[in-house]
Amino acid sequence: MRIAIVGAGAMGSLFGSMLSMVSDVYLIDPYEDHVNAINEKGLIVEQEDKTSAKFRIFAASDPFQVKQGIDLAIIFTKSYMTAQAAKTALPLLSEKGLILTLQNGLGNMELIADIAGKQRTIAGVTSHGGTLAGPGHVRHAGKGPTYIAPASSNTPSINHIKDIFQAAGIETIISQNLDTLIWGKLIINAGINALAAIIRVPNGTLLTPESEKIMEQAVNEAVNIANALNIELPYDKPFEQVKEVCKKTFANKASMLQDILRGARTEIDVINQAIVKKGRELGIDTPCNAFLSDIIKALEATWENRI
Ligand SMILES: NC(=O)C1=CN([C@@H]2O[C@H](COP(=O)(O)OP(=O)(O)OC[C@H]3O[C@@H](n4cnc5c(N)ncnc54)[C@H](OP(=O)(O)O)[C@@H]3O)[C@@H](O)[C@H]2O)C=CC1
Ligand SMILES: CC(C)(CO)C(=O)C(=O)O
Repeated sequence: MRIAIVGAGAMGSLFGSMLSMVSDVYLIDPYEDHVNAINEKGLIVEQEDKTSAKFRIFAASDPFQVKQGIDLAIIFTKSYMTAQAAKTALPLLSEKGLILTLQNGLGNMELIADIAGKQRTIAGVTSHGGTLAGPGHVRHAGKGPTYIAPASSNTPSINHIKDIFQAAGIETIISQNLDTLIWGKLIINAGINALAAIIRVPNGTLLTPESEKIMEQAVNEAVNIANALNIELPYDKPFEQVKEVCKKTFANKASMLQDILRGARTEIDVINQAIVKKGRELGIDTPCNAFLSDIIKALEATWENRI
């Protein structure tokens, strides 16, 4: 199988490295230092136990360097670049090629389906975590299952994708319920990401009574919206699940914290702010998510003057 990863930062590089053991992988990313380091020295992947391995993978900042006939394009940009990434991926696909998103937040699948068609779109969520340590160097910050689901009943079978992922060591489960997957992860991110970025602590340090009070309110508001939309969540006790993820990813810096620390735009619009937007449409109050979103926006706007 020929796989293109569009957006080869932390997660794209990580998935690219694992899939390169069983497929032909092409990484596409505008970060030239990263692309050059991968091509010249190989991609270094460091595991949680500090062991590391080097992967020889082709990387390109110009998508035209990748030959057409791609069977699977995986979008791993941040959500605000999803549409552009899908436009990059589409002309590279083979006749039966598919596009998969494993990004966080609401709306990625819809943006891709608008460009590539619902029948060519797959979406899902992953419990793997990654951090870009520097050009050509990624840290694997957590492992867990990956769930994928076709965007439409007309999407061809995705069993072969599951098989390739499994062969690459990526535990993969096919689901038929996209909303359950996306909202299940959204609620975790709504509880953890913004607060971790504001108080600047790794996920495990959020487990104090003071932080838990805020996380619980953000989570309860998001659950109210999911309930109003009749979305079945993949767990019975959402806040307990959020605390469980904090424990499992104890030392991990949430992706929004990583963004704030390097002065990059965050995904707040598709996480807490998306909950606020849905709340407005449904007439449900979401004051905690609104406040978290406003603080993140203020942090984004003031990065250059941070003391
Ligand atoms: N990190 C994590 O642990 C997890 C992240 N996720 C989700 O995965 C997605 C990716 O996250 P992450 O890997 O952390 O993000 P990164 O910022 O590390 O990587 C995204 C990469 O995409 C590149 N990019 C931007 N625009 C384009 C484009 N048009 N075409 C190709 N590449 C582009 C960026 O380059 P540049 O920086 O130069 O713009 C960057 O290198 C997000 O939705 C995130 O929420 C999900 C689970 C865990
Ligand atoms: C699950 C969690 C919170 C792990 O850090 C994540 O998805 C993220 O950082 O975006």
